[in-house]
Amino acid sequence: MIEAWSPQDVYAAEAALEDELASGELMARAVEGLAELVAARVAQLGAETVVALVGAGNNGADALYAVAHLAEAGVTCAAAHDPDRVHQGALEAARAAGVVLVTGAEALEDVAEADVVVDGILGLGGRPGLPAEAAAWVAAISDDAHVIAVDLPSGQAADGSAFDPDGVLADETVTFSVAKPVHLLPPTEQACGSLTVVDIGLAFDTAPAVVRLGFDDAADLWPVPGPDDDKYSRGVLGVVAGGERYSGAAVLSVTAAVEAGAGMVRYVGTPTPEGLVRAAVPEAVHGEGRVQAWVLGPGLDTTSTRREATNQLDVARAALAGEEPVLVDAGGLDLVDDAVIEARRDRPTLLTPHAGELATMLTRLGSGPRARSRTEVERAAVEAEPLRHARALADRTGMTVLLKGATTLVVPTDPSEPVRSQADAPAWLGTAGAGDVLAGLVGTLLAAGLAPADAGALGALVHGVAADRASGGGPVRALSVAHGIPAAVAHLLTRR
Ligand SMILES: NC(=O)C1=CN([C@@H]2O[C@H](COP(=O)(O)OP(=O)(O)OC[C@H]3O[C@@H](n4cnc5c(N)ncnc54)[C@H](O)[C@@H]3O)[C@@H](O)[C@H]2O)[C@@H](O)CC1
Ligand SMILES: Nc1ncnc2c1ncn2[C@@H]1O[C@H](COP(=O)(O)OP(=O)(O)O)[C@@H](O)[C@H]1O
Ligand SMILES: [K+]
Repeated sequence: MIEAWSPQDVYAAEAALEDELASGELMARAVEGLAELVAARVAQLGAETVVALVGAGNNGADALYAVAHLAEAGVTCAAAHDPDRVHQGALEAARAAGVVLVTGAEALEDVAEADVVVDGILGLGGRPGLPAEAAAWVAAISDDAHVIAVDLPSGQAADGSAFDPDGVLADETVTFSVAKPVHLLPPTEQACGSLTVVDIGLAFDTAPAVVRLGFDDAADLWPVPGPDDDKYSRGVLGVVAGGERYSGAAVLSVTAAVEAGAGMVRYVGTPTPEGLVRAAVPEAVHGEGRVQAWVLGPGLDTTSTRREATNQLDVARAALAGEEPVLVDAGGLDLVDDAVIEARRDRPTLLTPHAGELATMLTRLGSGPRARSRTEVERAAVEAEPLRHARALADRTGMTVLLKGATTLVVPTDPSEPVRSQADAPAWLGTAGAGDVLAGLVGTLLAAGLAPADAGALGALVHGVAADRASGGGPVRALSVAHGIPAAVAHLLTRR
């Protein structure tokens, strides 16, 4: 599991440890790890020149001390800096080690020619917007350079809340002790490249702000049946999905649920999807009955007045009024109103919108205390600040929110619980029907007894792994992802 703590918690942990250690020891540990990684990369890439971009704070000091180590080892290094705003001790160390200290036009030339750039402009203490001189350095970085960000790519918000296209876009990031939200959250994650965490010994007694499940966590969480289990104890999933317009969604959700190992799937539909499900998934049973969880909504038509459609909607509404855990997706999201919100208070509910659906829901329901803010929310606003908007919907509804995208966020109702962030899927997964597959897969985990946030995060991981294996580097259709679930789960369970 990768765990990320907020900048405030990191500063507090650093302050506590600094009291126990000799002055400068913490930074020395950070610098040692950073210098080792940069040296390894220089050797690997056969790089000839390294340039550090040096800001005014400790992040700049880290970069200066690291290039000082490299210069001592014989690598040609320069440091672009502002002589009036720089850590003096680190500057002297760099000078003594033979680092060329450059400013102004000379700095810009060196940056443009560097094979490796070490970004130490801003770290945890950065405020939005790069200083003007530093912005010019960043603009001068060659497309061919390998960019290593110290702690985080400068210009990107440490709490992951805002992406700056003119900030540093790193090939890799070396951070200290633990990850920070910037490394795991959209939209800033895309600027970090691959992440290395250097242990400097910090300890935390607070919950992390963001967590990402790894393959071992998935193996620990996945519900594996034992000899005493039967189809009922494993969990029966009710699926209310598909209509006369979007019939295939039913097949995709039910297939995914069966492939994910549901004890049984009860399907409730209208005639066309019902026929398709009968033909494609002989394991499914048809009609209502006792279930341990529901999936409501993939391909559901909430506007049709035909008898079969209104009967199907009645089942969905009854499920929303009932006790069992419910996953609400796609068309089902339109059914979530104040009465449903009230009825489901304290009952496990997982909403699974994509950015457009989340924008529509916030526009319809309003946000903030007592839905006071009733402004129109655009899809682009959700994409620019995914966590803020997903949190707003979780606060407004009292329901767990899984926001789909290249990175899938799961926001629990309790703000003190960590946000889950999973980025396991290839971009090929952005294809029609992939969300219907996710709904069936996560629904099976709810029926097996997992809490909404765990089911959402684990389901997103397995969905991504199944897509990755089915893709093999090329296009992938949603049905192949569903059929790939058993092998993906087997892979996760047996790889250790
Ligand atoms: N505190 C510690 O014990 C350790 C800190 N470390 C490093 O220290 C960094 C944090 O250091 P700092 O707290 O000095 O923070 P920064 O290095 O991010 O720098 C903050 C400084 O930049 C200025 N500044 C911030 N945003 C600006 C902007 N947009 N435009 C212009 N100036 C701006 C601030 O006024 C302040 O002077 C970490 O990211 C990490 O790299 C590591 O060495 C590990 C140990
Ligand atoms: N660029 C991407 N990279 C990885 N996964 C993606 C990307 N775009 C979308 N996805 C995933 O594909 C699925 C799409 O779901 P959704 O938008 O509901 O589509 P549909 O309604 O057609 O099934 C989600 O699980 C989402 O996380
Ligand atoms: K940085």
